[in-house]
Amino acid sequence: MSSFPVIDLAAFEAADPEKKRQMGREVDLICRASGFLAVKNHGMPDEVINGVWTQAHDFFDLPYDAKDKSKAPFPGYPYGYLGPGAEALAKSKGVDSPPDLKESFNGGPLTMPPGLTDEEALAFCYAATIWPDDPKGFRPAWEAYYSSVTDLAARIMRVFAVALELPEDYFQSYIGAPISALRALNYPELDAPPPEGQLRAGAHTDYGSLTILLPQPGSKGLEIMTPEGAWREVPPVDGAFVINIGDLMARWTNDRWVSTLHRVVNVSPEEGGLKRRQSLAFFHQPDWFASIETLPSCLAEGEAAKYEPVLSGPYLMGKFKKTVM
Ligand SMILES: O=C(O)CCC(=O)C(=O)O
Ligand SMILES: [Fe+2]
Repeated sequence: MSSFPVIDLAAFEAADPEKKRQMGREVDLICRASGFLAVKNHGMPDEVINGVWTQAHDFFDLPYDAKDKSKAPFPGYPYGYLGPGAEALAKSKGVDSPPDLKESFNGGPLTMPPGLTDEEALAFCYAATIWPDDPKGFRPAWEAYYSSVTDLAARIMRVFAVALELPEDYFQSYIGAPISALRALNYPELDAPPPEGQLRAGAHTDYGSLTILLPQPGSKGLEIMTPEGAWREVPPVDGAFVINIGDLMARWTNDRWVSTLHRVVNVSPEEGGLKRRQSLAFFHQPDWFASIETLPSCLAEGEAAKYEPVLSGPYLMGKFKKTVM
């Protein structure tokens, strides 16, 4: 990977089947190598993106006692405001580490499947989002973004299906009621470089099918681990989202695709590393009861699957609980 790969979603959607397969092959190579790429011409309206971006910025500007009104009620509660000190992502990899230098606001699905009674699902991914009263336009802007980015994720899953030599709508039956989470992240300004070993986000892999990330334009700090074991910068690409696949997708593809280790560091003060940095991360996750079994196109004839089937929801819950401080 000499330069960061970018795919053009509008071009894919307008392409004929042969051109789609060709673009799919490119995406397959990227997902085998790093699973990180940028998506341009994604079709998400600027107003929707700017709306939630500004609301989140204004929310993080509030004093801590105001933000704490929408605080998660107990450690491990998935939604609402998580202040500094609440999470260490490196713990998901079994690495003991100080808390990440960040705060976040988190929200879950906008609707619940009718008749859902599973207690774990109700207590975890369908738990209520604790909305802030301030700023006033926060909730509508959040919901507009959540629903638009959910649609974008479904469109990217179509590209993935083609890349995996499956029918383009293959994943549709798995993502009719996705249990995705949206997270606005704020990495506060620092007066001095942090102590050795404390990061903005510790080294981790994402858990689900697909992450759609909007890093602050022009900001630095996001890094991925290369196959050679070196950290490499992910540049923000103007007007594009950074996407990456998560552990569930690696498992689904029998490790044909990789869920790459990444982190957010404070770059040097000269490069703006002590400045506040904001991002939006959407963690797309198939329906709670979707059974994730090795994809038929990811097994050669006679080859055995490496993993047992898992249910999407309980799998995600197990991963999430490990990172709570
Ligand atoms: O803020 C970022 O740029 C990335 C954050 C991230 O990787 C995560 O929260 O999973
Ligand atoms: Fe991540």
